[in-house]
Amino acid sequence: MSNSEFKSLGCSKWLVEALNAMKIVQPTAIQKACIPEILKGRDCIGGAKTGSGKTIAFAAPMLTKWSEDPQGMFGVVLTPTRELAMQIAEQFTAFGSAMNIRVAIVVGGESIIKQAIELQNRPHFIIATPGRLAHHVLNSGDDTIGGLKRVKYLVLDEADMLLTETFSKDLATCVSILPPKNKRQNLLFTATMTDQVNALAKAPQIDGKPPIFSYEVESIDNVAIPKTLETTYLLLPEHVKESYLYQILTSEKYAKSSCIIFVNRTVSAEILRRTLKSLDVRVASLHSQMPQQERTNSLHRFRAQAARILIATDVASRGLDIPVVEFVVNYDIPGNPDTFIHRAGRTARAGRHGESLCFVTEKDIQRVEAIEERINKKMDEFTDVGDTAVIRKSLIKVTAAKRESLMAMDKEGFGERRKLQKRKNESKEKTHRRT
Ligand SMILES: Nc1ncnc2c1ncn2[C@@H]1O[C@H](COP(=O)(O)OP(=O)(O)OP(=O)(O)O)[C@@H](O)[C@H]1O
Repeated sequence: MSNSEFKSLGCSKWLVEALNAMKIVQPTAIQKACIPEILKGRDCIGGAKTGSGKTIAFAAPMLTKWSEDPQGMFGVVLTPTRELAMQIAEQFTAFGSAMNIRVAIVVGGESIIKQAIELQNRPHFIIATPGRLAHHVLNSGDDTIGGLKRVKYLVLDEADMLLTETFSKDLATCVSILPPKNKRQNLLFTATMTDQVNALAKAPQIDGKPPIFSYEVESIDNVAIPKTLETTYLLLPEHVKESYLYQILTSEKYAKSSCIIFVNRTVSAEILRRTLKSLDVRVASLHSQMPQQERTNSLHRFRAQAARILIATDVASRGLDIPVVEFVVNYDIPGNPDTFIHRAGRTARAGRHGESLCFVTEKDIQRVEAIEERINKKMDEFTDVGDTAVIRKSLIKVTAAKRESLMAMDKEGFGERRKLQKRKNESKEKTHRRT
C-alpha cells in the first residue's frame, strides 16, 4: 500500500489501490480541490484545462460513496459524444473491476433493445449521451428506467456543451426522471467556462443542501490551454492545403507522429481520408456520417496505433484521451475559439508535450485572431514545412489522388447518402417529437 495522496483526500482504500496500479498516485489540482468537497455532499462545478484529470475528479468520489453501499443505480454521467461515453465507461469499469462494478453505456447508434436489457440488469453507473437516454426515458417502462428515480449523482461532463440549445430538450427529458435537484448531487465539469455554466455556479442555495462548490484551476479563461502545448500557424492558399498536409505528415519530423487532423465538414473528412489513403498514409476517420460500428473501429485502430493519423470532425474534439497523440492539425479553422481549445487539447495531456498547427488561408485570418485573443497567446509561424520544390512536385501527385477520391465519392453517391441520411434523421426527429 502506497502513501497515495488520494487516501488523504478521502478516497476508499480499494480505489486508491486501483489508481495506484495505474500509476495514478499524485492528484492533480482539480482532483485535490473537488474530491473532498464532493465527498461532503456538495454540488460541484469544476473548471480545468483539457487533459488535467477531470474524469477522476468526479469518478473517485462517486466510486468511494458507491462502494459504501453498492446497491442499484447509483450515478448517471452524461457526455456530448458517443466515443467519450465509451471512454468514460471503460475508466469506471477499470477502476471498479475489483468491486464487480456494473457500468452501462447508453449511446446512439447501438442496439436500443440491448441497452434496455442492460438497464434492466440494474447497472451501478450509466454513462450516456442525452439523446439516447432521453429515448429510453420516453419509451421504456419502469422495469428498465425505474432505477433512475433513485440515483444519487448526475454528472454533466463537457457541461458547457451539454448546456447549449442542441442538447436542452434531451437533457430536460433525462433530468425529468431523476430525483429532484435537492435529492441528488450535481457535478458539472468543463474545460471552457460559458455564461450558462457560470450562471449555475451563482445559483441560489437550495434549502437543506450544502452550497455549490465552484472551482476553477488558475482561471481557465485566462490560461485556457496547457503550458506544454506548442501552437503554430501556417499561412497558405486553399488549393495547396492537401499537398502541404501530405508533405508535413510524411516529413522526417512527423513521419512517425500520431496525429489528429480536424476538418469542419464530414465531406472534407472523407475526401482527405481517401486522398491520404491512396497516397499510402495509414489513416482512419471519425465523423457523424459513419455507421457507429465504423466509428468505433476507426477509433480502436487509431488508439492501437494501427492507424497513425485520425481525420476527424468535431465529434472527436472533446474529451478523447489518447496519450500517444503528439500533433493536432486544424486543417480547417473552427468558427468558435472554444472549439480550438478542445481540439488542441487532444494533445499535450497530463503534462506531456504536444503541438497544434493551424492551416490558415486568407479567409481564416479573423478566426485565428479570435482564437489568439481567447487563448491569450500569439501562435508562432510553423517553420517545418520542408522544401517547397518537393511540395510543388508532390502537388501533381496529391491533386491526382484528390481528383480520384472525388470521382469515387461521386460514383458512390457520398453526398446523396448524406442527404438521404439527413432526410431520414429529420423524419425520425418529427416522429420523436410526436411521441
Ligand atoms: N492524478 C493523476 N496522475 C496521473 N495521471 C492522471 C491523473 N489524473 C488523470 N490522469 C490521466 O490524465 C489523462 C487526462 O485525464 P482526463 O481525460 O480526465 O482529462 P480531462 O481534464 O477530462 O480532459 P478533457 O477536458 O480533454 O476532457 C488521462 O489519461 C488520465 O488517466
